[in-house]
Amino acid sequence: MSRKIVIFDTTLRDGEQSPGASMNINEKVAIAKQLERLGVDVIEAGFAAASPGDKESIAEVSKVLEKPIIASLARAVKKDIEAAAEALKNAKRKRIHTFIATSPVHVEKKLGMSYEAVKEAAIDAVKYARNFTDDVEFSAEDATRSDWDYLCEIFEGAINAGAGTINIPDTVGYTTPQEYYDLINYILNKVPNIDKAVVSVHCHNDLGMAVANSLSAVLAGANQVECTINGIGERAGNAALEEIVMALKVRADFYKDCYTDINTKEIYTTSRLVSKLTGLKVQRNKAIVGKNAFAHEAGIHQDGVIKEKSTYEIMKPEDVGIDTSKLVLGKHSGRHGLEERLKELGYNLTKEQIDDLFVEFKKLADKKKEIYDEDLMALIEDKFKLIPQVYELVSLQVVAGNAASPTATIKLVKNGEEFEDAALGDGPVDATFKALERITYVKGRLISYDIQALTEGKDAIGEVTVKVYFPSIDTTIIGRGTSTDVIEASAKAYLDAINKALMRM
Ligand SMILES: CC(=O)SCCNC(=O)CCNC(=O)[C@H](O)C(C)(C)COP(=O)(O)OP(=O)(O)OC[C@H]1O[C@@H](n2cnc3c(N)ncnc32)[C@H](O)[C@@H]1OP(=O)(O)O
Ligand SMILES: CC(C)C(=O)C(=O)O
Ligand SMILES: [Mg+2]
Repeated sequence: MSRKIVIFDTTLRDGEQSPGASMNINEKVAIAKQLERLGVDVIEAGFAAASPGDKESIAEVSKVLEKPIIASLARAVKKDIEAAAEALKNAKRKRIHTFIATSPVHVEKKLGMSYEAVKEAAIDAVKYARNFTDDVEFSAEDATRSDWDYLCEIFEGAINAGAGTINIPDTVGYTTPQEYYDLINYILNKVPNIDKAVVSVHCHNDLGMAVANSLSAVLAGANQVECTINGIGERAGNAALEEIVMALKVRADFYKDCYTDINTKEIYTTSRLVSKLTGLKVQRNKAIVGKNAFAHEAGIHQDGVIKEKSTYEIMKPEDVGIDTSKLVLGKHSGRHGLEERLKELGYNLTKEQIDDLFVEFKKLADKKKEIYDEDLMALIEDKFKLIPQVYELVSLQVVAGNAASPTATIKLVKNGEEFEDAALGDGPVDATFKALERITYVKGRLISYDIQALTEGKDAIGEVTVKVYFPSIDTTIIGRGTSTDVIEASAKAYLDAINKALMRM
């Protein structure tokens, strides 16, 4: 029978506890809006008592979001609960999430309280929070290092006091999938009023098992998973939302038809936004959202994917919002991969030519990490003497500003002859592209434009990458250009694409 798993996103609270990841109000609101589009059920927007800024962020998120439940964390103390209630005042649906630690080391060494006093504080906190909302969650911090019978006692008390969700955190990423499964099972069987609460799990990644532990808990019967985008969070991070959601989707057969309400096509956009606003880069080989997650370099894999994608892809990149998988050419690639890329670039070489080119390609691949389209084109020019008739940029003059119509005047040279023209545009970059098209008589449609700083500082070198569709050859071509001036880098990139297109006309 299918079972809905509630996705509780804590990117804005536990995720923000990653050193260096603090976000301001605008950044938190932008992420919260994207989380709403993603379809998460609960957004833990912060810890209201932590700072006036955090409280304000929770209040703002509460004001602007319609669908998800907005939660604030609070210690089991009145002033934290009051701060949470105040911050959540305008939320359409609000949850106060109160917690206290239950493990021996936390109770005895950190809190310096008796076990009875901790239990009493938990029950009092839940009761007090219920004065402000019907939706109260209670967490037993460091549950996985706590005595199981004591945990059951405290959860029973918290549920009787009015907690609708009880959370069993693996605060320090200590548990294992089997042990966590057994613990959840134990709680489900031993807590007499457990049917009155949603059982939630919250895992950290100190031993790299946060996702495995969360999924194991789902198998045991947990109905809410707490997680973060890109797995960011305290120390080694939290369970990654995208991995949990896609594991449940791709392996619904194994996870007993559990499902989430996540719109998985929004996963990649959300991942990029969180990475950009927190400054925490996503590692290339990160599951689901890493740059290499849908890239294939090995020849045998490329051959398989060209023949049938499911040979090496267990999910479609489009399902997580990534355009398409990518064949990266490098030293492990084979003839099939090379041939496929040549076709994409518009070359129709004979089998003998490809065999010839393959020898040079492997020699170059031994020296370079990745073979780009430009490298391939240079190899082809060299090998088959396809010398392109290219235009070179001589000068570029742009008039822009809020009081002028953007105009670009460009001079190019080809085979020693100079050509000059000017064009108006919607902006300086657009005017530049139009002027280039006027001079070369090549018309393209810009598909994407990307700019990256290659060096640091005010005089950083910028690299512009454009993807341009040329209707006359029905081909999309990538162009690149670098300069310390972004308009000049843009002009060089567009001209690079035009030159490549001309070679195929
Ligand atoms: C596992 C987790 O992720 S828990 C959440 C962790 N997140 C954060 O801590 C971020 C926000 N925190 C903060 O901004 C601050 O810690 C504050 C504002 C909450 C408290 O600051 P301070 O009052 O200066 O206390 P400080 O942080 O130094 O110490 C924590 C105090 O809370 C107590 N405490 C810790 N957890 C709890 C709890 N759940 N319930 C009640 N008291 C608690 C500690 O025993 C300690 O008490 P003490 O001052 O009597 O020794
Ligand atoms: C406050 C709780 C839920 C927490 O973040 C943890 O225990 O890791
Ligand atoms: Mg945590």
